[in-house]
Amino acid sequence: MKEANEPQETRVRALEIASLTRDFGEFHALKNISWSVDEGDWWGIIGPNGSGKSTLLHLLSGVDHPTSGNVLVYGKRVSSYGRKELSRLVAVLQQEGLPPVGYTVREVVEMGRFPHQDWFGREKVDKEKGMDPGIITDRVLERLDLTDLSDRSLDRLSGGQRQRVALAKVMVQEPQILLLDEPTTYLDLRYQLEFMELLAEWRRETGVTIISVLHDLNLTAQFCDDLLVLKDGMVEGLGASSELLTEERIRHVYGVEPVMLPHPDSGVPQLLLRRSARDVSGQGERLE
Ligand SMILES: Nc1ncnc2c1ncn2[C@@H]1O[C@H](COP(=O)(O)OP(=O)(O)OP(=O)(O)O)[C@@H](O)[C@H]1O
Repeated sequence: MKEANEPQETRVRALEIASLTRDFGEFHALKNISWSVDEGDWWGIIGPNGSGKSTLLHLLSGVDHPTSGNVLVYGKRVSSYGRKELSRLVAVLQQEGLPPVGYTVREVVEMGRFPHQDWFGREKVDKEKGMDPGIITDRVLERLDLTDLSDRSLDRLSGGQRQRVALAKVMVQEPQILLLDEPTTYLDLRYQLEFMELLAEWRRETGVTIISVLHDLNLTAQFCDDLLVLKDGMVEGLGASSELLTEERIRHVYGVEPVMLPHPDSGVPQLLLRRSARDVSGQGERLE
């Protein structure tokens, strides 16, 4: 994981893209994006609807291919990895992590070990960690408070519980890089925070690299060290979240009137929105 005083040369480059573009017919969804991510970093990708965030994640995970430019994962083109090999390095967690199918929680979480298994579904015990794969699953289930639900079918869980199962599945996958596409959208406030704290804890313990697309800029500011800001498929800002989240940039990128205030605990920028001048009294258009 990144330490504040760590010299630059000891850092390993987890992801690198240069002059990346993605066209859909005549439409340029991503234009000339260059960016690099060091191992252990936590980056947020932010930007308005349609700015290219999901398109970029699809290119990073190798499920889609750029029109021009390259995506390098640990120095190798993403397209040159075999499917299992890439799954051992990169995991993706979507907005709706899992469909409500009839598997049990344990079965779904165990599917996360697939990239580590051979043709027959067998897995070697990791000599270095001395850890049995079954134990990894048990630990993750316990850690995410899912042990009591482990025999419950997925279609009998709430949206928040299902999202925790999705996280458990990617945790047992033990990836080096985790890509998250709006994973907290359907979670209530408490679960949003809990979900982000779990990620932060996982990162502290393993040094996993995280790239998350989030619409909630306040959560983003609290958890992501760095930001890639997209607008109309172009990079509008790249660097430390505390420096990038300014009133001017939010106004320019999102077309809203923001007020940025420092968080009372950490000082990181937090966002309030101004209503339009007409309604500034807070009364709106009252129906008498
Ligand atoms: N398969 C496709 N074919 C054509 N256009 C596409 C395709 N996929 C995405 N686009 C377009 O590319 C642009 C970027 O889409 P993308 O889904 O990456 O945006 P986003 O920033 O993730 O948006 P949101 O915040 O709404 O999820 C949009 O204008 C979208 O309509």
